[in-house]
Amino acid sequence: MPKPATPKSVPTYLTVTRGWSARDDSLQASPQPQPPLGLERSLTLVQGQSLLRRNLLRNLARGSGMKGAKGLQSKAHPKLKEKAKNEGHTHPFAAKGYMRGATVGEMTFPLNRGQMTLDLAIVSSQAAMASAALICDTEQWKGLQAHIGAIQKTHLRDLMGDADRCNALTAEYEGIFLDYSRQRATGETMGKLFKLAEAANLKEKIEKMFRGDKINTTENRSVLHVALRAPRDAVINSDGVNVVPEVWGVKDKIKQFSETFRSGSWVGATGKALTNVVSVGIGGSFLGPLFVHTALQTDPEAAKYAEGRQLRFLANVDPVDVARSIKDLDPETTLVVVVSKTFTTAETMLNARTLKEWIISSLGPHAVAKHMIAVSTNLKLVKEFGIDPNNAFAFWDWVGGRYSVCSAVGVLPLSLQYGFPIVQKFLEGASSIDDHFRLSPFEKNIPVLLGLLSVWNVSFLGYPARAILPYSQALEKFAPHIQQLSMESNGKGVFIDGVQLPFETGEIDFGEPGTNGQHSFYQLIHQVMISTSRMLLSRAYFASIVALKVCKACQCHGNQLRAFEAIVGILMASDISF
Ligand SMILES: O=P(O)(O)OC[C@H]1O[C@H](O)[C@H](O)[C@@H](O)[C@@H]1O
Repeated sequence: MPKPATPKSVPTYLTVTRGWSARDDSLQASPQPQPPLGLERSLTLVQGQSLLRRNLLRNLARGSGMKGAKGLQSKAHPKLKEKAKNEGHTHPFAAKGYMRGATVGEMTFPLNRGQMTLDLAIVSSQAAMASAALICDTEQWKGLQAHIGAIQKTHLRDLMGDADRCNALTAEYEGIFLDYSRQRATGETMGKLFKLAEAANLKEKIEKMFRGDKINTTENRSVLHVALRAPRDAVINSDGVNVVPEVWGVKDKIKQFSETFRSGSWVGATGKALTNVVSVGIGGSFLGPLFVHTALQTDPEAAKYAEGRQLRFLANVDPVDVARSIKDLDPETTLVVVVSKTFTTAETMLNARTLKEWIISSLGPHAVAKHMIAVSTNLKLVKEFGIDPNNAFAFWDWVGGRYSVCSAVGVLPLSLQYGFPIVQKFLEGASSIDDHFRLSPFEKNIPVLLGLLSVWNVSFLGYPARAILPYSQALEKFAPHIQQLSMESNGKGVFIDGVQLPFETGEIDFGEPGTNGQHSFYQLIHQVMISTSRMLLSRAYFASIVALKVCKACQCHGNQLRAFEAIVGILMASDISF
């Protein structure tokens, strides 16, 4: 589990959002929220109530008919008080994590006649002021909000009846075809989403990532998984140093090691060549490599290179998983790869110790050097564990765990199984998508389009879930991989500075190969759709389906896709978006 974000901001600016307005020395109820009184600049709260009072009074004194400081009362809401108390603050307004716009208290002022009571709301926070404003405050966001009604009124059948629209809502890159015509979106929606991307400076942010800027501000790190698959002559800097030669240094080492291993020159403690690999890791040190391995297993070329070999994964500490991972394997012919970015993850270290014991009890302590190798950014701990540092393969803290499949995390075990050249093809494919993502206009940029549609579905239409339904069995482990990748990345409740976000940021990803899903949870999608109101359905159950249309030409997938299209037809009748 990622560590919870620590809210570091305290509300430092309050404004008056609504209340009573004083006119002609008499008090009138104001039906509408009143415009802020311009207090933000001087209401530099929250160090103490006296400061709050002083500043407030100075500003309100401007012709509002106030009697003066006497009698001013400010009152925090009880919930806020309780929260602040639990957090150990003496001042209620120092409670953390309050949403912008949230009412946190009220102030009462004596006027010449009567009094004026005003609601106080947080309009900003220290950290938010220092960084960017929230995207939901932009005109572009509001434009999309205003557009929801029109889309909800339009039946998906009508959207699908518009041939021009359907043709327009597609994109293609190197054989990957994205058809998003079944989304509840029109050209107008997409136009608004592109404007939102502009408002979010998406283009600039993508550039910053590729440039090696430290966009991971919480850890002050670059985010450079793209460097892992960049061509040898690329230049990508982190801290002013080109990281590409270092990346290729590790890849060359993997290539050499895997050739020695696969040729039988690397022998175990009893002199036998090793043919079995157990990769021990969890989270990003497991799911990506498992996904790619499952996909390559039945690829004819890759399968040929894997003949007579086994690659298994061990993630769970459940003894059943341990037993399965080594069932029918002989330690004599087995290599254990311990994969952990930190080399401290409890589950991985426990499993690594268990398999170390398995090797030692059968072959003796000296066997560890020949039967255990490691992938980590923490080579010190690798050594302390007892693995020869020469047999450790490095990666870097600028690779997020969930993006690490293209580092030694994936490249090493996959190269041991399939040979480095096969894995290099996978890396080239990933690099090609990087170019597409960096250089294509957003209108034709598949990752950007999928991201924007996700924002539209989750943050605007309120669909909480996304089904991932590959119709190719080879992509069986795609959904679990994306579950981590997407939900660990986007499942955030707070802004980068710890301020709570007033909108949903990520969907629940789930999925299975589509054909199997049809005989399982599609049932709910279909039945619930018929028996419940559209609103309940759209809110609670279903967001969108990503169908990976691979192997289009082959007969069996053709049949599967026809079945999928039929289901789409049924669902469309009830106005579900895909
Ligand atoms: O590779 P490790 O350091 O062992 O970490 C394994 C996993 O640990 C945590 O769950 C993180 O949230 C994941 O992102 C990471 O992939």
